[in-house]
Amino acid sequence: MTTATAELELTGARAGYGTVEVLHGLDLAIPPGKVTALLGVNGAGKSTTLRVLAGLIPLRSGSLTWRGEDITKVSTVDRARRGLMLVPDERAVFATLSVRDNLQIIAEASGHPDITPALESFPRLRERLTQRAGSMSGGERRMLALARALLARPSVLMVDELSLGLSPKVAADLFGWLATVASSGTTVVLADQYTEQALAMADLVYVLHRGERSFAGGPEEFRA
Ligand SMILES: Nc1ncnc2c1ncn2[C@@H]1O[C@H](COP(=O)(O)OP(=O)(O)OP(=O)(O)O)[C@@H](O)[C@H]1O
Repeated sequence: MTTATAELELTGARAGYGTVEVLHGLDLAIPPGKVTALLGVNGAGKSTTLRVLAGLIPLRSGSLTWRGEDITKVSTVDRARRGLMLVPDERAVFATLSVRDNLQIIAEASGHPDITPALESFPRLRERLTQRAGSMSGGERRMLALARALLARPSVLMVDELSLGLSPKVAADLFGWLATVASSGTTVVLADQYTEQALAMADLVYVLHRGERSFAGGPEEFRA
């Protein structure tokens, strides 16, 4: 894939924490309007890769482009303005605020103050509008975090371990919701363990192993 056609292109990415390097020269090309799954065991570097894409940790070397524009040095906030949204985990909500305020803040910041689309996607949130986000179940908080990301009208929605800690039923519902978002043309990047649900919705699969890419291809090729 050339730079011109990739939504995001990471080249020779090295990144880590303190003295530890976690990504050792990773190359990824995320195609627009498709679902890309980053798979790997615990500690492979999936979350670190998403943090690099969102700008939460800097690249030590290498580069990142978004739609051909070099955004290697662009801040997290300015990446969010370009629509790069990371849903890290269930803690990614304001625990002391109500569900309504959690949604309203993001909706207003994105210039589209109507929270109705989020409530239509997740009717359960409508029943809990006045509840403090911190008192909701893990699955409900995950819904809230996803709903907030949706209200920001992402160009790229990055989701870290969607099913972590959720019942199979709730996880299936959330994967179903994500498939709908993807089918509307939003680029989706999903980091997960080797789950069937992630594979089932992926157009492209990258496998990370100890901070390096050990596979790139379609889900059928991966299964084979
Ligand atoms: N904030 C941090 N500070 C120091 N080391 C970290 C930090 N976050 C992750 N690491 C280390 O970086 C390596 C990669 O972690 P990362 O979370 O990216 O892997 P992962 O593939 O997402 O794993 P998991 O599936 O367990 O979330 C691990 O060795 C981890 O201990």
